[in-house]
Amino acid sequence: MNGAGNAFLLVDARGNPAPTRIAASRIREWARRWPFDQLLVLETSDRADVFMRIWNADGDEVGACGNGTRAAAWQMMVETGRHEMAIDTRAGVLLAGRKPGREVSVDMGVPRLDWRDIPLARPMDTISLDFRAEVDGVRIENPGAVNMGNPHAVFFVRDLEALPVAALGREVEFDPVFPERVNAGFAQIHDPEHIRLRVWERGAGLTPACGTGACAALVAAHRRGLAGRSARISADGGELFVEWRESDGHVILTGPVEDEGEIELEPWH
Ligand SMILES: N[C@@H](CCC[C@H](N)C(=O)O)C(=O)O
Repeated sequence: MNGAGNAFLLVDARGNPAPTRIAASRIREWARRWPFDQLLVLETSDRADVFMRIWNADGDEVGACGNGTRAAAWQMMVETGRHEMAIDTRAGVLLAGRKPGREVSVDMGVPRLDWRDIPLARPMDTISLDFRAEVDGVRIENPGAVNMGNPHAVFFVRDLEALPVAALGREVEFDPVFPERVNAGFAQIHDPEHIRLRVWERGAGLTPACGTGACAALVAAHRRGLAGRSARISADGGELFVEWRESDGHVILTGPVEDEGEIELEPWH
């Protein structure tokens, strides 16, 4: 499946009695065979409709995936005919709703903004980090930092299309200032309600879209006074819409989902 081009291999393991364990080497091998950004495994949950475990293409398990949550919710909606779904993840139970067309919204909860929550290696103002990176003479600096169940650094740039995003993203992901590594977003503000965004995902590289990255971009832009509380986010793979709700501080992510087909996997245990 994909969510605005963000590619997923979705495995239904609800029949299995034990939590899923898959060797990182096997995940990397699957990702080479069927290129995906994240592997999503559905398991039974005793407090939601389903539990979703998430691994990046490099084999590391992670806490959150906005587009993946929307994709899993869509799959469950098609299966059950329901229009609302509760998806349990390591980042908590997330509520998803079906929208007109093939769009799904998910409530990604309240962003965490303290430097310890990102996490960062040292105390810093997360509205504008005292951090810079440089590749081939191109310098980026002072990203906003947001944790959406996973860590994000969002750089605001003047000319996104001219930026060597992959090279810079790789550099930022592994900088020791981010002890758990980081997803690096590069945002150009078109106007306070429209942001162009490219994301280098931790453990997956440059992706056509990143859901939590879109949420982080809106939150970081709003905190910087660059955007309102909601915006259209134009990613390489499609359009996402994000609202940072004033009433309860929750971030709502909406966008398209597509099925791409089914494959047969060999048993992994
Ligand atoms: N594709 C995702 C984010 C997946 C996890 C991320 N790469 C991480 O390591 O935190 C999304 O749509 O949010």
